[in-house]
Amino acid sequence: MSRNMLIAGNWKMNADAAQVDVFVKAVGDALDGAGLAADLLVCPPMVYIERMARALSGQPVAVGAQNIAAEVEPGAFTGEVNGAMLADCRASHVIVGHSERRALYGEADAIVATKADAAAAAGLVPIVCVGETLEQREAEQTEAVLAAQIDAILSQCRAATLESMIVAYEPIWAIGTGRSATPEQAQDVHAFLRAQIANRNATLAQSVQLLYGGSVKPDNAAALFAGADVDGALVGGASLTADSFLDIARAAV
Ligand SMILES: O=C[C@H](O)COP(=O)(O)O
Repeated sequence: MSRNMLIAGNWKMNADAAQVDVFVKAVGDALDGAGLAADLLVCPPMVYIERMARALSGQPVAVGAQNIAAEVEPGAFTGEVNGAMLADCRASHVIVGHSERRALYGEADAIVATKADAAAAAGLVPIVCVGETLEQREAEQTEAVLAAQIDAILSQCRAATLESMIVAYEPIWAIGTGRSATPEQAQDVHAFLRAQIANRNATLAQSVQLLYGGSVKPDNAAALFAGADVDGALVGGASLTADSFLDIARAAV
């Protein structure tokens, strides 16, 4: 089965309104409404989602969120934003289970699965992140760690969530370090993840998009994308400027 490539930017807690405006102007000038071979998505800080989505209207670039409330229904959840609210702001995707949220905000597998379900219930595509630490890789625990993370999603999420989800493999040691996984390491892990998914659902394993994230740059993107099971990238730092984001996207053919 052929799968579309997706280049997704995760801006994390970076940029301001002026930088959003500069980015969308540059993207609009470069694309002029014409799509690339790869699908494009940018996830700015939550407060800029609607600004970015409105400004990119007519451009082949989707806008997503970096987090979502676990709760679906409105209520007394101070500081939280649910999926319906994100959809109201024109978000189409949401990142869940990023290693920064797992490590800094205590989001364990169960809450990641709940958030993925909450996203899908609101019509948003969940991008579920998994990844191992350097210590785990050096201890040859990579596959065990990833199996536990993806199995938690496969066993806990609703079928409709699984059918809509995207999975991002982000080795924690490669995030923001300038040390990307090698193309061989990325392909090996993606093939492993696809096999894990196939153990439960062979059809889903063929259709699910598997993104790689961790120090993806214009100069290493093409080699990473050559992996048969690498369906695009979740890009942090290099997604903050239109030039580098689009250069990475052009490497996906
Ligand atoms: O979500 C994106 C990742 O954490 C990768 O970030 P990075 O490209 O800055 O290494």
